[in-house]
Amino acid sequence: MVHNNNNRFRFFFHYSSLAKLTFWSFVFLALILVFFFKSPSSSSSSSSRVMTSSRPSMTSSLASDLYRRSLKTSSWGGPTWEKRVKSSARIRTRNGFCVLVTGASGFVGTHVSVALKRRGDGVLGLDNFNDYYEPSLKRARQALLERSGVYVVEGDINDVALLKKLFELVSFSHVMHLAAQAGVRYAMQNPSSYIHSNIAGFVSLLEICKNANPQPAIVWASSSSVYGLNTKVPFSEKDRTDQPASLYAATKKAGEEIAHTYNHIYGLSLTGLRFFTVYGPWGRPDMAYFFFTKDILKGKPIPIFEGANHGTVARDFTYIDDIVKGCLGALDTAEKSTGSGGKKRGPAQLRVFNLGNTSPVPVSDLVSILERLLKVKAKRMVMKLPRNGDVQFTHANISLAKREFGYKPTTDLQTGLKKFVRWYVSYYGSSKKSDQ
Ligand SMILES: O=C(O)[C@H]1O[C@H](OP(=O)(O)OP(=O)(O)OC[C@H]2O[C@@H](n3ccc(=O)[nH]c3=O)[C@H](O)[C@@H]2O)[C@H](O)[C@@H](O)[C@H]1O
Repeated sequence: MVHNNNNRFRFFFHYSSLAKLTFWSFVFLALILVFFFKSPSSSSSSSSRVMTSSRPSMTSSLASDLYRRSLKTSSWGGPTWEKRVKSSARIRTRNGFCVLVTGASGFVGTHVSVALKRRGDGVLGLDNFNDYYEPSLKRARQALLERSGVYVVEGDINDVALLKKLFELVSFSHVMHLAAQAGVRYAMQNPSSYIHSNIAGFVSLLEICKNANPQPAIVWASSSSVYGLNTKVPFSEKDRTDQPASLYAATKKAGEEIAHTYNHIYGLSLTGLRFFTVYGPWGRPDMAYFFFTKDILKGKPIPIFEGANHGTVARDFTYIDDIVKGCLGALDTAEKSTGSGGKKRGPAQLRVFNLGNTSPVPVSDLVSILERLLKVKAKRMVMKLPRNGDVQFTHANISLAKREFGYKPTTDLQTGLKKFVRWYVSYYGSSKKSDQ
């Protein structure tokens, strides 16, 4: 009897704890569901995101909301999406690469993606379509990429869940990392966006790459601005880069040091490219040559900077097609990463190259060329070079890139701007009426 009672007691006790456990499991599950549906989704720079297959982390979502301005709703995940991702990344030539291009709907990203796709590489784009400059231009570039067979995933490089998913779906041999917060002067208005994209975003991408198996080789966009207050010209990769003149420059310099760390610890193959004031069709509206064109056509005055004692301000303007050749050359000569799954197995390649034009042109000459091409006289407003990040002069020594992968720019500013103006007029239609 006692035995029986004990059994009943045990059974009852067991039954009641099971019921309690089930009850609390339901409560817990319900709480998770409430949290999921009530929380602001997205860890991309999009303000909201419809998730269909996996969730991004809350922390990155909050971070992106803090650092980015409003963006459109976007979605990722699901069987159709996965199919598009895989199809875009499929290699269509022998010994072709499989490349993830971040910032694919950006200026350089679009041109590089099209060039890679054209030669048969598998290319998958990633872009957060933020509104630093007109998102409609990024959408137009995206349409161009679609026509070339490149699918651009909408998402941010800080979105760990998304990056993980992409690396699960595709075994990337290379990453062309071009996503960044650009612009030297805007850094004074929105410093956090530089930290978010150029530092946190870069680290987030490197973390995924280091854990990938195989690890991809990474080529990424540094900047001529790392030379900062360096006065020795032309700028050589051996020159000092410890005096950045803007937060933008400082974040790019930080990127170079971060690259060193990931190369050293995890065996990631990393190549940084120091771009020198890249211009051309489909360019960035925040850059001087672009908004000078717009304002000259509108009859608006354009601010032309000059140094102390009327010193010339000049840039080593580099045409986009030359930059694309440099990017492909860097990808083609990038050695494999040596680690896998987060472990280093041996030393890996670590490089940095100047990609410039080697012939600086004064900004006032840039304006004269535009006047001739547009057949409109500019309203010049000469003013002192502001102390907000600008440097007076840039000039690239490109012998290292020449030696390593035959980099040889062939487009002078006059020729390049002619192509830009032709594109500008065709894109904006009757440009004098354009409100862009
Ligand atoms: O090589 C880089 O690493 C950087 O290149 C580019 O920076 P910058 O070389 O400063 O280009 P950009 O703003 O077009 O000014 C061009 C010239 O016009 C002068 N300038 C500018 C504005 C103005 O109102 N007046 C003027 O005279 C100005 O003083 C300068 O001399 C990219 O934007 C940057 O993201 C980064 O990639």
